[in-house]
Amino acid sequence: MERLPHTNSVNKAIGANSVACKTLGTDASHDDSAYKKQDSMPKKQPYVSHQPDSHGHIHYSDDENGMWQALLERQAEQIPNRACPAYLDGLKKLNLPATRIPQLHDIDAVLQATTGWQTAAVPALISFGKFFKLLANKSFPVATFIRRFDDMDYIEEPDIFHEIVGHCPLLTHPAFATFNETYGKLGLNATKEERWFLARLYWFTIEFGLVGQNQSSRRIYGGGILSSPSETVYALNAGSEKQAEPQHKPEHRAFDLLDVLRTPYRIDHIQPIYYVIDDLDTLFDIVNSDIMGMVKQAMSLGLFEPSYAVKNA
Ligand SMILES: C[C@H](O)[C@H](O)[C@H]1CNc2nc(N)[nH]c(=O)c2N1
Ligand SMILES: N[C@@H](Cc1ccccc1)C(=O)O
Ligand SMILES: [Fe+2]
Repeated sequence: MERLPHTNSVNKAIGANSVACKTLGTDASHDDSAYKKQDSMPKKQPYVSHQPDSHGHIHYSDDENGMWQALLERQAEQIPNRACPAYLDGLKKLNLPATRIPQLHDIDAVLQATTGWQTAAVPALISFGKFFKLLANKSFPVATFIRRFDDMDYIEEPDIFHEIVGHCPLLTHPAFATFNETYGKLGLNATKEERWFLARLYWFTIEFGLVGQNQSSRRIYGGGILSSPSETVYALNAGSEKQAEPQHKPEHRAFDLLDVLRTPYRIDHIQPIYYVIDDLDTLFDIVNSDIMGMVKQAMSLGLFEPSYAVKNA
């Protein structure tokens, strides 16, 4: 198994206890704010990713398969009345094994048959450049490690449970798949600064998007929410002004592309803000709109104030 290097500068950028994989470039640090984790934070044991063997097979230990089973059982209880119908359809199509981490070729068979997508084994977070290239070629990055029990409810970087249970069900949906492919192509042709703005669009849709105009029937489609047992419950529990303690409840905002592009986010904790689209096919409209023109507008207007504590650098 490949041990991933821990480099301080990258950890500071994306959170002290994240895994810094070899290919992570300077433009891939995901923290959007000037927020820097205190050096005094206890350094967690790094995750090690698995390399597929010559047949593309990955061997997982009993503990790792047990973690998959525990996560899937947890989410099988919480997801049915919180995830959007298209996600639930895709989850059924994937027919995921209950007691072991699936092999990527099993996932690929379903993705190929529905939207022509496939997975690509990656060590962990990859650079923007590699990420956009994969999406543009209908390949979805799947980090080949799984979280430990102490990270069960929420993990700061995408593990295999996030990529497969969070994202792959919706990769069987045409609008969602087309969004990802077009997004990848846009990113490939974007400058480094434009990529930062594009990352916010991805963040507030594919990673942390909600769908449904009225709150009572609102559902989750963002993979970053659906792979986190704690965030799955928290996300739909929207606060309203009359809430006793709004700070412990998320804010739901109607999707507005320019606002989304200007909204800073942090990768290393549960989200304070979610953007809501009317229905999944809105993703087609978004990706057929002049995204790069909107990115230039957002660049000239600048970012909104972060809604989370930003420690001095
Ligand atoms: C663009 C997007 O917001 C994000 O920065 C990318 C970068 N690298 C990644 N790498 C992996 N393995 N998985 C991901 O979801 C992402 N997301
Ligand atoms: N927080 C998600 C994983 C994730 C990390 C970073 C970005 C997106 C998703 C989970 O716990 O499943
Ligand atoms: Fe993701």
